[in-house]
Amino acid sequence: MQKNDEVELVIEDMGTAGEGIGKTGGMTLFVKDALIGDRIRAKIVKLKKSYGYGRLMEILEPSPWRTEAKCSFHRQCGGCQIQALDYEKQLEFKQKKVLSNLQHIGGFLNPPMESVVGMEVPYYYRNKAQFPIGTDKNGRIITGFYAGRTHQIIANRECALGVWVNRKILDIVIGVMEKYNVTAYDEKSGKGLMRHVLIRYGFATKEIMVCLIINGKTLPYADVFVSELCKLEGMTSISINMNQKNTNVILGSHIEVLWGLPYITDYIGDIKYQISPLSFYQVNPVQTEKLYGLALEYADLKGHETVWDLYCGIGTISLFLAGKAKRVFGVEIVPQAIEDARRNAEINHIQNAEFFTGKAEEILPEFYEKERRRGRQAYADVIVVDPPRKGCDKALLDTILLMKPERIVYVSCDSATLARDLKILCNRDYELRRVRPVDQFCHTSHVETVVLLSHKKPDGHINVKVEFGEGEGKVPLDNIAKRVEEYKPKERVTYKMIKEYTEAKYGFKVHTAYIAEVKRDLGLPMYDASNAAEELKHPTAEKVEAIKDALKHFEVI
Ligand SMILES: C[S@@+](CC[C@H](N)C(=O)[O-])C[C@H]1O[C@@H](n2cnc3c(N)ncnc32)[C@H](O)[C@@H]1O
Repeated sequence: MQKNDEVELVIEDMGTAGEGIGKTGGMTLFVKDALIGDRIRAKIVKLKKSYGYGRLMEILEPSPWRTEAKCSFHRQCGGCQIQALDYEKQLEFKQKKVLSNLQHIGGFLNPPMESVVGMEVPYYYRNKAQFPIGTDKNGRIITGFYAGRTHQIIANRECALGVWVNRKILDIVIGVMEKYNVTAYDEKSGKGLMRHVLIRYGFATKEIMVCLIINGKTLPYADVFVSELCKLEGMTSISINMNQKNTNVILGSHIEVLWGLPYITDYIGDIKYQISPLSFYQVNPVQTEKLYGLALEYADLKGHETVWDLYCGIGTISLFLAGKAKRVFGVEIVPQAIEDARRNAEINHIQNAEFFTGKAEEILPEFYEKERRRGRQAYADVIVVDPPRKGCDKALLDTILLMKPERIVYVSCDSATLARDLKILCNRDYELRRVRPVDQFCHTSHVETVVLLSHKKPDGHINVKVEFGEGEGKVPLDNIAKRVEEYKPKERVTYKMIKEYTEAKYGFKVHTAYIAEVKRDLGLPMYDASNAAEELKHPTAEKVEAIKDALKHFEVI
């Protein structure tokens, strides 16, 4: 077999990017746009030792799961890789993709998978779109989406995943550009003005945001753009974003509001969010509510918990959880998103959420270290992480392991990096409890996953009867004291650390004398309060349990 040969094959599987996989002449072939169950003719475009890549030339016999795609550009456009696949089969593909990554990358033989959460109407769900502006070979202004893995614009203003208002906005913007000779940006020469049109739409509020990304500092005929766009009902925010760099990054850092508010408002559940052009906000609000609902369920909050929400964006998950927790700390790298998060807490009258700007992998270890230097243990009952595709930084995972939260809720948009990170956590002190994929990105090969990890507890207990004292068959009391000494934790756990732990977790302080009494009852040495137990009477059962919990937490017992 050689390059450019044409071969016939049956597609038996699908790869992680949604490409069809089949076998021909002992060789595995990956073919874009071929679906599982198709019998096809493909041209070999690249050949390696045991596998190759083919181009789909003809569908000889369509797969029973092949359907009529809504969008006629779905094959050229880089957006939807599997739109022609029956939706139920798409869900099956995503379920398998997560399972396979957990097994092969994470090393989990039989992960506790729950069935993928699909969408009832898997179209027109995206609340955000970024349309590149360019010209066709005749110099006409066009917009649409980039063809897969290129920057060639496929002209199309009707996307089956986007909202109805996109088309109207694009018609207005291009209409004004044509009328007033506002130029389109040309990536090759770096000349021309209009680069992208960013649109956001609030599903619950019907508010519209338009941000025009320009290769310059000012937008000529800005008043005309504004007056035309304002004719659309729901228009709330019109701005420009300056990006004069020759880069693939769409947005520059500077935004200027031309009209209206610098944000739009939307709801997820009962929580209201203000979203600015630069902030990350989940693109599928219908599925996001289900996703956050699962995160909340997995977090299993009773009201006394301290929660860290790392990679918090505009505080969406933090605020969703705040009502059920004692307090929530959010960390996010984009300063504007943190401004939004603080404002979002304010407009929802949420007072128990605090937000920090910076890298999660720096903020959390710094916090841990600061607490340690003060002789305190950084504390969390639940840690939620929702990182970008590259997953969590190792320094962050190490700190989480040191903090030992009872539960970790991992929300992931890339199950490969998720599996890698879970392996690190589960090779140490955590156990994989629940895994549920959520289809946030219908018709694409991507899938979101929510995972629950819990801190490992002993599997069970056995009761052993031991008699203490002197004589045959009895365990001398001296031995216990010696063994307690042997098992003394490396880092000395102070009374202060135990008090802070109980205060953070249970909301009450415990007297030094109580800690000493519990320690004495457990046969533990009382390093710095050996007389304390004499001073006070007996702690309540609640306090005894809280102290024992703290001692377990610090691995004293
Ligand atoms: C997948 S989003 C999740 C946002 C939020 N949890 C939500 O559901 O809307 C990932 C977020 O992580 C932020 N981010 C990326 N790298 C980061 C880092 N090293 N430290 C903290 N935040 C980071 C991004 O700006 C983005 O807001």
